[in-house]
Amino acid sequence: MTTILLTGGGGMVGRNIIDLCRERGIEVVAPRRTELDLTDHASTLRVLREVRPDIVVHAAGRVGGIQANIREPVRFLTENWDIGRNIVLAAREAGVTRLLNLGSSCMFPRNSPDPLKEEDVLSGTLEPTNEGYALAKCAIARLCSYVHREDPSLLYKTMIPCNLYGRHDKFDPAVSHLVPAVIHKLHVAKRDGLPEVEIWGDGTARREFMYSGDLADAILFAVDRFAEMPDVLNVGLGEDYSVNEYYAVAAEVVGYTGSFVHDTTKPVGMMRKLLDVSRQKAFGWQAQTSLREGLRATYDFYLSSGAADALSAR
Ligand SMILES: NC(=O)C1=CN([C@@H]2O[C@H](COP(=O)(O)OP(=O)(O)OC[C@H]3O[C@@H](n4cnc5c(N)ncnc54)[C@H](OP(=O)(O)O)[C@@H]3O)[C@@H](O)[C@H]2O)C=CC1
Ligand SMILES: C[C@H]1O[C@H](OP(=O)(O)OP(=O)(O)OC[C@H]2O[C@@H](n3cnc4c(=O)[nH]c(N)nc43)[C@H](O)[C@@H]2O)[C@@H](O)[C@@H](O)C1=O
Repeated sequence: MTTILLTGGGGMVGRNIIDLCRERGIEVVAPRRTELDLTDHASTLRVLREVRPDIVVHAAGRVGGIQANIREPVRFLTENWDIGRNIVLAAREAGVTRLLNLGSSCMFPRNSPDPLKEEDVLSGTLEPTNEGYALAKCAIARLCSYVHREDPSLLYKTMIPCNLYGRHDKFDPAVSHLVPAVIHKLHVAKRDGLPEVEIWGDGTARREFMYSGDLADAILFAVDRFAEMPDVLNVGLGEDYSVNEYYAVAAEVVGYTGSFVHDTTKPVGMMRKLLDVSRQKAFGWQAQTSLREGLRATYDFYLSSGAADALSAR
């Protein structure tokens, strides 16, 4: 039985991985921050030596939408570097031979008109709105590659997901990404009978949002055939939609029938960041959840999990 040590088990990706492991009877050890603060190297090393996992899946991080990244670049750079450095170096010191690190599509240069290939990382200027976060992501991905280069028996690899949404997402407008933000805004507008909802920017920016339950499946797919996984692997849908389209489909799912107004003073970030998924197809994996199915499941979670009530109570 493969023992997985999962970081970030309290987060959206982590909780989706834990849900899937539970469904499939896979053992996963997922210490929360209160049990293991990954900014503490000694504690991280101690836990890794105790658990002796067959593989580490690193899904912990300081994560947030464009507004959070603009607000706190120092935190996004330093916390993601600190925890990534600690888990990678402690895993090597503890003799862990396999580590799957999660990058992000923010790692790529801004404003590329073409789908982004894994080798494009560090080939151009980063997007200013999330540069701190992207620098940390690039550095940890390279650290994994260097560990493997110095000792080829250590399979330390990076999966680069596109934008994500889904069950266990963050719906607080202060930190949320596009999709959870749209669900919350449309739900409130429908509940309160608001005639219009604000879209940040002119709505023409494009994004590739994949359902987090699919990423969890991709991660377990990779764990099962880890030696075959490329050292760096984009994971995405291979298609993107405009911000306006996300609002339109979400309005149908939520049942909001009002109109939209564009606030072009709001930040828009990259105009596009579509991933090239050629390696993913060759590796033999693809996402299964359509946008509408994913939005429905996410809205159901927003309603049933108490997220809607908690935000309304503020
Ligand atoms: N969300 C997205 O759109 C995308 C995310 N990713 C990547 O996927 C990964 C997971 O993202 P996501 O699930 O959305 O993030 P969340 O913010 O939902 O979860 C992050 C998790 O990291 C944990 N964490 C943060 N700091 C520490 C620390 N010092 N010690 C221990 N644990 C810590 C938190 O623990 P706790 O809850 O216990 O406080 C939390 O569970 C990240 O690497 C992110 O960069 C990549 C592409 C897109
Ligand atoms: C996931 C990845 O990518 C993240 O960057 P991002 O993709 O720019 O993040 P975002 O989802 O917050 O915005 C997507 C687009 O959507 C538009 N937009 C419209 N209306 C709302 C809105 O109401 N809220 C938000 N947040 N965006 C809105 C917004 O203007 C932008 O054009 C990093 O933060 C980082 O987390 C990272 O790793």
